[in-house]
Amino acid sequence: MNNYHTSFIFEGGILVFLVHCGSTRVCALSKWITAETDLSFYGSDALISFNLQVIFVFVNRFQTYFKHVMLLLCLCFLTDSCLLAWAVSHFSKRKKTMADTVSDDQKFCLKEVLDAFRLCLSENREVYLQHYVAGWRGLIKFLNTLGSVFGFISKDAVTKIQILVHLLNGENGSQYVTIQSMVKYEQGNELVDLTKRGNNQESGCRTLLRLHRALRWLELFLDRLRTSSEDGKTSVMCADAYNESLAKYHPWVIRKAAGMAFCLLPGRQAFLEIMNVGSSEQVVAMLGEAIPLISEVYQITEVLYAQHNMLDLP
Ligand SMILES: CCCCCCCC/C=C\CCCCCCCC(=O)N[C@@H](COP(=O)(O)O)[C@H](O)/C=C/CCCCCCCCCCCCC
Repeated sequence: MNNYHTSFIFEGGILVFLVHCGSTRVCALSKWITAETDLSFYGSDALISFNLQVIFVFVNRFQTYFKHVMLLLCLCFLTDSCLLAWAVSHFSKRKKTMADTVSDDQKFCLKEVLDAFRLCLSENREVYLQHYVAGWRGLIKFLNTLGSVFGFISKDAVTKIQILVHLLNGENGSQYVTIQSMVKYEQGNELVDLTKRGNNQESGCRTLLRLHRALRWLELFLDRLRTSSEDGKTSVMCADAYNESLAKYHPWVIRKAAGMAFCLLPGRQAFLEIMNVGSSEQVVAMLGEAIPLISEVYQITEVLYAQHNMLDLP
């Protein structure tokens, strides 16, 4: 039993006592009024006088029941309140536990993203798919901290990541170690729809291309964020980066929805705080490390896709 419950029992006791006293007084008053007074002094308003008389006579007549009904109502109210109090404390505790688990597990950390993109690059400039996916997973954690307005974006990114993870863990997983090996394998085995959507809508190449385009947005956005002044507007930076990159691949309705979501982005300071790095200067310094890595991964993929005529996969 915690303070919450103790206080409810105490307040409940007082309430029952007050209702008991109150109803006893009402009973006594109604007895006196019905016995001693003529309610016609309420003047010409016969309806009021009549109604009051009916009420007092009723209370007087059924005073024992009246007290019981009042106490019963009071007990119902108390039971409801206790249930509500229990539910609130129980679910808030559960919510807290879940939030804690989420925060341990799902807390965004820029360093994690930086490490993932660093690990992406092999010595001979190939891109490891496993770390590419890990980088995106980290970024989605950030998106998830921004609230449900960004849910449709996060959902699409998660779906794409799941497709890639499925391929990575599938029976041909060894063909998906790097983006280069994936392109070679899928093209060589006609697993990519090159001109129009067909049987391979969930090919690794097509799926990765969507994330690859988004990576360009990320690079542009982070660069704006890094170089902006303290009062820079994240919504404007995000929209400008989007219009310069991803927007041309999206239909009108997605562009509008994305534009509206951008307006709800937190301010620059709050944005930097979510990165869990430290002071603004430290975040800016880490962004300075992350952006060239992201840019390199982007450039390598861009060149590879261009060489295989895959920049416009349907
Ligand atoms: C260092 C951290 C700071 C920045 C953190 C940013 C976190 C961003 C995390 C994820 C970005 C979302 C990536 C979205 C991938 C979109 C892929 C795509 O273009 N999908 C479209 C086409 O797919 P198919 O139909 O051909 O399969 C799909 O139609 C799109 C649907 C959703 C809308 C996507 C809007 C993208 C807006 C750009 C990201 C805004 C994030 C703002 C948060 C700062």
